[in-house]
Amino acid sequence: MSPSDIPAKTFPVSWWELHRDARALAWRLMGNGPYEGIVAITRGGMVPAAIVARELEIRLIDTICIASYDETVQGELVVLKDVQGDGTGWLIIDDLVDTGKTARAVRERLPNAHFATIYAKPEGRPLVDSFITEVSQDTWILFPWDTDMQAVPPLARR
Ligand SMILES: O=P(O)(O)OC[C@H]1O[C@H](OP(=O)(O)OP(=O)(O)O)[C@H](O)[C@@H]1O
Ligand SMILES: O=c1[nH]c(=O)c2nc[nH]c2[nH]1
Ligand SMILES: [Mg+2]
Repeated sequence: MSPSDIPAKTFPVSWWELHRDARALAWRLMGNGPYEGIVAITRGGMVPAAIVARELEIRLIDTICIASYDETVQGELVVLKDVQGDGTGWLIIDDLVDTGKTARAVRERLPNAHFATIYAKPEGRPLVDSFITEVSQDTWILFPWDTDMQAVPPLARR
């Protein structure tokens, strides 16, 4: 991803913050369980799902494999691997909900599951049952797996 592709407003998340926020999500989800298992929405949902699974002692993990963004531009949603059942007793985990397109597609497949993300933007927020932090629609969340430490110019010169 070149720097010019990234929206001006960003919300960088460190590994430590991601871990803390995923744990906070696990706390929030404690009251709703027990869950039979977790469906992680790849790829972004996999790290949060691993952390939540550890905290809630869930060992049954499935994936629904979906791609829609090419860097920061959303295209056609492609389901590369689907899941069985209607989601009863299951927890769906993704890193974030933005426009809600991904969440809508997964909810259609698993209407009875509990849908949880760490981060939510206003457009997608009504589609999630649980989340931790809301950021504005024009903010791009920078996850630790997509970023590296580097020098940046002062805000006034960007
Ligand atoms: O609410 P939406 O507008 O649908 O966007 C949210 C989805 O976009 C990202 O996934 P992406 O398709 O980029 O794939 P990735 O998880 O492999 O990065 C993110 O992980 C969510 O799954
Ligand atoms: O890394 C990401 N940050 C975001 O804000 C976002 N929205 C959709 N997909 C996203 N991926
Ligand atoms: Mg994703």
